Order: sequence, then C-alpha cells, then structure tokens
Amino acid sequence: MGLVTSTEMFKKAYEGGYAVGAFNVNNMEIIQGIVEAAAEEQAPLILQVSAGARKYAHPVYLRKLVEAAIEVTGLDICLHLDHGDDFEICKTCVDSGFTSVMVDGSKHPFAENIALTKKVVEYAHDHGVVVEAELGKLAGIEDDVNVDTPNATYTDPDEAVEFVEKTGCDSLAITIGTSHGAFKFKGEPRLDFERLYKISDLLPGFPLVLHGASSVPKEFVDLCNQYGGQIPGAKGVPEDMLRKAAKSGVCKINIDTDLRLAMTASIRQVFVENPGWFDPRQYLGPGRSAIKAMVAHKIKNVLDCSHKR
Ligand SMILES: O=C(CO)COP(=O)(O)O
Ligand SMILES: O=C[C@H](O)COP(=O)(O)O
Ligand SMILES: [Zn+2]
Ligand SMILES: [Zn+2]
Repeated sequence: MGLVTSTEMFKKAYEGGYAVGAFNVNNMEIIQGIVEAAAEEQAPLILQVSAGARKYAHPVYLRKLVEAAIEVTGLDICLHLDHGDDFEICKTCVDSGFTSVMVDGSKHPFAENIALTKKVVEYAHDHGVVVEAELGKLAGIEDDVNVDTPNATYTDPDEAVEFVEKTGCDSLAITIGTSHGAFKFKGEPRLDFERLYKISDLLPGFPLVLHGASSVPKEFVDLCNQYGGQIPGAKGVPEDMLRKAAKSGVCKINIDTDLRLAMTASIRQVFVENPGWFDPRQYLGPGRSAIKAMVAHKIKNVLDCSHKR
C-alpha cells in the first residue's frame, strides 16, 4: 500500500477494457467519501488536485490527508496534479511527493505544447513520476475555444501520434466533445467516437484520458433545485458513452462536478429539513456519505473497476 504511479493501473485498465476514476479532492470529507467507496469496492484510485484545490486547502493539507487515507484504508493511491499550467507547478508537485502530474499545454500552439510537455516529462521521469499531457481544447472552459466550431478544437489523431512520440508523455487527455462543469451540452449529448477510435487505433496500448466526464445525474440536479438550488438546464455525459469510451483506450475518467452536485444536494436537504442544526458534522457527514455513494456508483456502473486493484 502507498502512493503509486498510474502505470500499472492503466496497463490493467487498458487490457481489461475498463477505466480508473480520477476524482478531484478539496477537503477531508471529500477524500474520506471517495476512499471509503474505493476501499469497499477494492478499486484502483486516482485522487487529483487542481490549482484551485491547492489554493483552497493548501497542498500540504491535501497530501497529508491522502497519506492518512492510505494508512487508514490500506489502498494504493495515485496522487495526481490536475491541469498543471507550467513547468514550475509540475516541478513543485513532483518534488513534494505527487506520483503523477498533468501538464496542460493545450492552450499553447502545438510546438510550444510539445516543448513544455517534454520538459516536464524529462524532470518527472527522472524522479519516478508519470505525466499526463493534453492535446485539443475542451469546449466552454479552455481559453480561446470557439464553441461554434468544435471540430477546430478537437484532438487531431495524426497530431496525437506525433505529440506522444515527441514528448514521451505517459497518457494523453483528448478532446472529443466533453467539457468541464455542469452544462456540457445545449442539445443532445454527442461525443466524436470516430475520432476516439482513430486515435486509439493509431496509439495501440497507449492510455487516453477523458476530462469533463461527469454525467450530471438528473436526480441530483433535481434534488439541489428542490432544496433551493438554481441550476436549471444542467447536462452531462451519458453513462453509456463513458462505458463505451473505456472500451476504446480511455483508461482515466475525470470526475469532479458529480461529487460537487452530490455533496451540495445532500447538504441543502439537511439545511432545509433541519433549520435548527448548526454543528458542521451534521451536514458534512451526510455530504461525505453522498460522495461515497456517488463514487461507489461510478466504480460499479460506469468505470467497471470494482475488484480491479
Ligand atoms: O475533468 C475534470 C477535472 O480535470 C472534471 O470534469 P467534470 O467537470 O465533468 O467533473
Ligand atoms: O478541471 C476542473 C476541475 O473540476 C477542477 O476544478 P477547480 O479548478 O475549480 O478546482
Ligand atoms: Zn486543458
Ligand atoms: Zn480537467
């Protein structure tokens, strides 16, 4: 048990046609909810820390909490930097014990993305740390994305091959129609599976990553709205599309929004139903349980990685 890289996890996932969940963590209750589910399901696990999470909780708290989670559950956990913007943030995370970093150079021109990623790969590999890179721009969230012409921002299969060869990255986040947050599609959900198949055919055995892969389940959106929330029109990636992607080289599926929805829905409900309560444990406890149930559902029904650790 301990902090591990994702290398073995991805190898087994690729061969088994399933995916490993990468869940964003921001505080103790979120970490506890996720690891309790992963321990019960004996699932492989990636916990990821964004720049926003580092700012909110301080990276040392988050790393120590993940170490505590390993000690308590006996799990192997990959501790991953989510969307590292530049070399410095990646280096800081490598130096402080992360086992995986993402260098997100997707906002840069192709050659600059290659140069930045290669530099991070060289440093990380020297320190036994693996690197996820990104090619293509996720609609709606990344800089300079024109959502009206999505194809211009989707990952080009031939460029993906050149990028992987030139950078030596260990996994690649691709763009096929997913996006971050709770409002992913205006009309019917659609992913460019032909593009995914082309990329995975050209990169056999190579782990691909899907960002923006929350499903935004209607029941949790409705629950939020029922208890005073206002998130009309929220829509995510249907679960069957994620299961299909996991069979075609997608080994890591990123989930943050669905944890936020589950935790917020349960806390809203507690507040409305118990106006006299003011002990944070009375609402953070149910929030943690909601995270646990959501992660268990993902492991069993979406990622298909139960008992795969
Ligand atoms: O990709 C993500 C984190 O990097 C999270 O995506 P969601 O917003 O769909 O949960
Ligand atoms: O990449 C997006 C993740 O959901 C992290 O979000 P955040 O930057 O608000 O922590
Ligand atoms: Zn990106
Ligand atoms: Zn992301």
